[in-house]
Amino acid sequence: MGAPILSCVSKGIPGIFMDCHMMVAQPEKWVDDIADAGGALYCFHLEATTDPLPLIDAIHARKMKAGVAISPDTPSTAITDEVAESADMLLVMTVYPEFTIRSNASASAGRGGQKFLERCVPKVSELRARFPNKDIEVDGGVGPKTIDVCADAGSNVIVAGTAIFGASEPENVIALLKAKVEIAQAKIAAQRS
Ligand SMILES: O=C(CO)[C@@H](O)[C@H](O)COP(=O)(O)O
Repeated sequence: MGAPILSCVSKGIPGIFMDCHMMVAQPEKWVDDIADAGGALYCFHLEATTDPLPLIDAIHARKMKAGVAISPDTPSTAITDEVAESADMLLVMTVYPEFTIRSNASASAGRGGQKFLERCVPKVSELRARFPNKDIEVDGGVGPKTIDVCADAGSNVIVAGTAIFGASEPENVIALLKAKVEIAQAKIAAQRS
């Protein structure tokens, strides 16, 4: 989904918060297009840039929030304190970005439905311990069966594709995911105080 689609969405739903996860090489190139199209948060992959701090500044200069994503094989320590403190959100991918293996063994890019990688969850706990007040997002294979570990690890922003769009009652799934996060966040806050 590119900037033209985002423009249509922002015109159709004024004020919508569009969290734009940019699974692209050279994320520096698209900041202006996404800002012009109404993007509210521009999340880039740490692996895709050599210079995250100026990129975060460029995103902020266009009045968007900045997110920093890490792929399954990138450790949480790759996000330095300086980068995390400049960013508004950290995204721990719990699937490999841009690649889906379907049940019939064919593969296609940029779609949901991959298996949740539980081995990525400790990275959420590590980041939550380092950054108690930062938004920490998880993306990939998250749904009713996998939300507990994500929420308990400290994730407070949830991306769910298949779990919602494949549900007969999507609103119930959304409500469940939100409730789990709220309960876990309250528990984490109580443990801190
Ligand atoms: O784009 C990606 C991965 O390439 C993710 O955002 C997934 O699309 C999330 O979908 P589900 O795993 O929840 O179905």
